[in-house]
Amino acid sequence: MIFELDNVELYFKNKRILNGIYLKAETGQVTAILGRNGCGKSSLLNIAFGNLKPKYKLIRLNSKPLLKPLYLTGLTKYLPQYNFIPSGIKLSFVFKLYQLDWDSFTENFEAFSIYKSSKLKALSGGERRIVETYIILKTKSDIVFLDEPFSHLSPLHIETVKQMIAEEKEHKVIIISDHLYQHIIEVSDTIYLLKNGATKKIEKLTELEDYKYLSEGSL
Ligand SMILES: Nc1ncnc2c1ncn2[C@@H]1O[C@H](COP(=O)(O)OP(=O)(O)OP(=O)(O)O)[C@@H](O)[C@H]1O
Repeated sequence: MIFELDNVELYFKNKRILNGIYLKAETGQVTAILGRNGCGKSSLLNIAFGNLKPKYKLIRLNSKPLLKPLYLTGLTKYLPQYNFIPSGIKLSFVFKLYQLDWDSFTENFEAFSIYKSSKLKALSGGERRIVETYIILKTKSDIVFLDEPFSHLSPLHIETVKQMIAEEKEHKVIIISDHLYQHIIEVSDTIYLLKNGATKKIEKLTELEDYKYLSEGSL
């Protein structure tokens, strides 16, 4: 599948946030969006998913314009920055709800075995993030949006999530944004930098320094 997001124009009140966006992502690849705080990354993911309506946008799936919000197609899953699963639900029920196997989860994240009958509110912020990221990545879909999947995770868990992303990309379009740029660089095949409301496709990593996203010598 080829997903394209084109010609986005987003304003909040009279302030222009996005303008001059083009992003192409496809099955088998991880496509990343990098950019400073407040540049509009989450807004762009929300626009792509369909739960934020900009003044203008064009989405194409396999070159055909999509006329309804992407989330209504049932093709997509979205990991927002905030917790999206209610905290009073037991983990065993959450896995049942998403039709995911608990044992496969604990094979990847052994320490979670003790939580099968616990409610989500019994987990730490990072543990909860792992559960939510796992669910979004592993549930059946064609397109996955991940907004800051690495925040709050310890280094070993970040590596496990990166491995899962590499496995899932084989049959999914994955679009990811995070401030942990080293991990993003490692896991992604294509990088777009969001700057001054527009996307710039990064051809050489040193452009991240040239465009002042990274300071000289960060790479
Ligand atoms: N609902 C809203 N109403 C008004 N302004 C908003 C709203 N949501 C976001 N903004 C503004 O739009 C800009 C882009 O926000 P957005 O959250 O998309 O940025 P971001 O790149 O994801 O930031 P961060 O990296 O800090 O998460 C910011 O200046 C923010 O203050």
